[in-house]
Amino acid sequence: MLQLPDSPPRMKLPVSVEESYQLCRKITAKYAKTFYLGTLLMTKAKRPAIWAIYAWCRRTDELVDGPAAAITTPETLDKWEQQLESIFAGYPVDSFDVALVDTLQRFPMDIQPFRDMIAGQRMDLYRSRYENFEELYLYCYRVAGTVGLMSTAVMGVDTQQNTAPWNYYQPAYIPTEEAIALGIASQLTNILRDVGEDARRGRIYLPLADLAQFNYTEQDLFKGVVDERWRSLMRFQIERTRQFYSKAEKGISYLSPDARLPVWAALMHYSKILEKIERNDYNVFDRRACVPQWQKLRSLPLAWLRAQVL
Ligand SMILES: CC(C)=CCC/C(C)=C/CC/C(C)=C/CC/C(C)=C/[C@@H]1[C@@H](COP(=O)(O)OP(=O)(O)O)[C@]1(C)CC/C=C(\C)CC/C=C(\C)CCC=C(C)C
Ligand SMILES: [Mn+2]
Repeated sequence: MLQLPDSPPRMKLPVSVEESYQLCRKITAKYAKTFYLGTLLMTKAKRPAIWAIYAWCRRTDELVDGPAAAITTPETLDKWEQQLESIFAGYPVDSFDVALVDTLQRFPMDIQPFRDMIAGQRMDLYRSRYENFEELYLYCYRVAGTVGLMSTAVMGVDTQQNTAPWNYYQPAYIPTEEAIALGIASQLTNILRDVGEDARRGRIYLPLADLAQFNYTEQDLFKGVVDERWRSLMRFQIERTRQFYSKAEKGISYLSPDARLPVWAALMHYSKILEKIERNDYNVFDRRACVPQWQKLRSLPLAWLRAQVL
């Protein structure tokens, strides 16, 4: 279980920067098979930075979603936010923070997306329904779009290619919206895959207005009814999610050349979950839509090709 430390900031830290990155690597490898594979395709300089970000995001999510979630209160998140401020001031509080402080020195980034993610996790403390897509979008931006912003700071943009040579003084295009779109698409995919699991915890992330549009009720969802209403509702959600993937795809060529393959790979692997849901005839209640590792590996050559030519 990932826990918050009780110790005050500025204490003598028990780990070196290298050891701290190893802790973050282990969390990434344990919790995120898809992303870990993606990070192995990154350069040696960028890879550990993504592990440090991943570990912080995962620990933030675990506060409201992990085994100790029952004892998480708004004050727990206040404390976590103070720890974040300390990290950004250059003072790691625990062994995992050491790597993040180092990452922030190497890849300067804004604190706001980190604060926004905590705000997203706060939403999980007090809400279990979303009236419409606008409300869900805000949640998705906070818990996932923010990851796109954090990661882009590490991935870097291609200053050589993304402006014409005669536009010397034109700043490089930073694909912020596209990076956010990849986060939103991934989170919507998570939501579609985990409908059954979330329902068992009394949570519905699908917008209630969408349920109503397809004449499907909360009771149907809790009973796990898979019929034509449900299939149509899921087709609609999958189509919306694919629009976000498609927006994200358009941003990848603006990233540094060495970052394009891992991002294409992550995008293709994650979006395959949608294909799995379709193949399972939209039954997300009894079957978890997961993509085996061999299928992810098989799609790498296509990801590589896209990274070269698109
Ligand atoms: C221009 C362009 C396309 C740039 C690319 C920018 C980029 C690399 C974006 C990555 C966006 C992304 C894949 C975000 C992850 C979204 C996500 C899955 C969020 C999850 C939230 C809560 O969901 P839930 O509780 O339902 O999920 P679990 O069942 O608990 O899993 C999160 C869990 C919030 C925390 C997010 C993470 C732990 C993921 C952090 C991932 C990275 C830092 C790795 C990104 C690296 C690569 C190679 C894509
Ligand atoms: Mn979670």
